[in-house]
Amino acid sequence: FNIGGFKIEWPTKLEDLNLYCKFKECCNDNWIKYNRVRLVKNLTDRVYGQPLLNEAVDALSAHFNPYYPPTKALTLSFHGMTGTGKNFVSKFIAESIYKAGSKSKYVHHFIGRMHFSERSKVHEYKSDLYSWLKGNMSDCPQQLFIFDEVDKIVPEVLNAIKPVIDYRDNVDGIDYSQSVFIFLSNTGADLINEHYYDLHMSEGKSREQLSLTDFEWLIKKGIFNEEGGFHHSDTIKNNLIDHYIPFLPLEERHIRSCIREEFRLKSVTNPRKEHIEQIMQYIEWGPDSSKTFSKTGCKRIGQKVALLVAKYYKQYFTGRDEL
Ligand SMILES: Nc1ncnc2c1ncn2[C@@H]1O[C@H](COP(=O)(O)OP(=O)(O)OP(=O)(O)O)[C@@H](O)[C@H]1O
Repeated sequence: FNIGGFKIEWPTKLEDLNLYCKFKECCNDNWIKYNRVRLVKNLTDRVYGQPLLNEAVDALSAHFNPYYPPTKALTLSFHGMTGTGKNFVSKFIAESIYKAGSKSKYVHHFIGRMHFSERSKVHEYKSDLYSWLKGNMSDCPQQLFIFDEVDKIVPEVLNAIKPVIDYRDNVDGIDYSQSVFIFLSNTGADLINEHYYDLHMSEGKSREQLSLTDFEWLIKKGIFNEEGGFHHSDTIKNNLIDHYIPFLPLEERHIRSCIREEFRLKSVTNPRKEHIEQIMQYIEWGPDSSKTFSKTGCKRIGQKVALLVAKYYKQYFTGRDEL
C-alpha cells in the first residue's frame, strides 16, 4: 500500500521481516555460511586417524565457492566400521555450514532402520521422500541431508533422490544444486579394513600416505553389490555420488586419544594411568590374530569414562582419596 507516496510492501513470510531473522534462523548469509577454517580446526583437533577427510573438506570448499556456483548437489558417502567417526564428522560439517549447527532447521537426519526399513512400503517411502525434499528445498535451497545406516534402507528408496542430485539447474522450478547429501554406512567396512591392513603390512604405507584412489574403486564395487540402500541403485549406476570417503579402522594410539579427550570433556585434564588402562580393557581388538584395530572404534568410550569420573569424583575434583 501507499503512504504519502511511499510504497510499502507487506511481507509475505515472517522471514521477510529483518527483525525476525536477527533472532530466528532464516535462509540467509547470517545463518548459513560455510566456514572452512572452523571445519579444518575441528577435524584436526578432534578427529583421530582419518587423514582422508581432507578430501571431503576440499569437496565442500569447492561446493561453497562463491565464484563458481555448483552445478549439482554435493553427495558424499562415508563408509567404515562402527565408531570410526562418521556421525561425529557429519556434525562438524553441519557446524561449519550452519550457525545453529546440527540443530539447524535446514539439517535433516534420517536413520535407515527407523525411517525406511519396511520392504512393503517402498513406493510410499519413495514418493514421500521426493515430495518432502521438494518441499524443504523450495523453502531454502541450502539444506544438508544426512542419511545414516544406509545399509538398512530398503533398496530402491534412494532412487527417489536421483532427480534431485542429478546434474540439473532445477527440477519443477526448484534449485537443488546448493544442497549437500551425506550417506553413512558400514557397507564396505570389511573391504576397507582388509585393504588398509594389506597396504599397511605388505607395502608399509602409513595412513597418512594413503589417498582416496586407494579405496574409492573398492567401496564403489562393494556397496553396489552388498545388500542395503545402494544395492544395484541408480544413484551408483549413474555416478551421482561425488566422493566415497573411507573411514579407516582405529589403532591403539587413536583409542588412547579418544579416552583422553573424553576425560578432558568431563573437565579431567590429567586422568590417572590406571583409569586409562581400565577403559582400554573394554576394547576388543581385531582382526583375529593381529589385534591391530579396535572392533568398535571409539564408540562407548564416552560412557565408560563418565562412569569412572562419577565413581572417582572426589579424587579428581577435591584431591581427596576416598570415593
Ligand atoms: N576418529 C575419531 N576421532 C575421535 N573421536 C571419535 C572418532 N570416531 C569416533 N569417535 C568418538 O566416538 C563416538 C561415536 O562415533 P560415531 O557415532 O561418529 O561413529 P560412527 O562411525 O558413526 O559409527 P556407526 O557406524 O555405529 O554409526 C563419537 O561421538 C566420538 O566421540
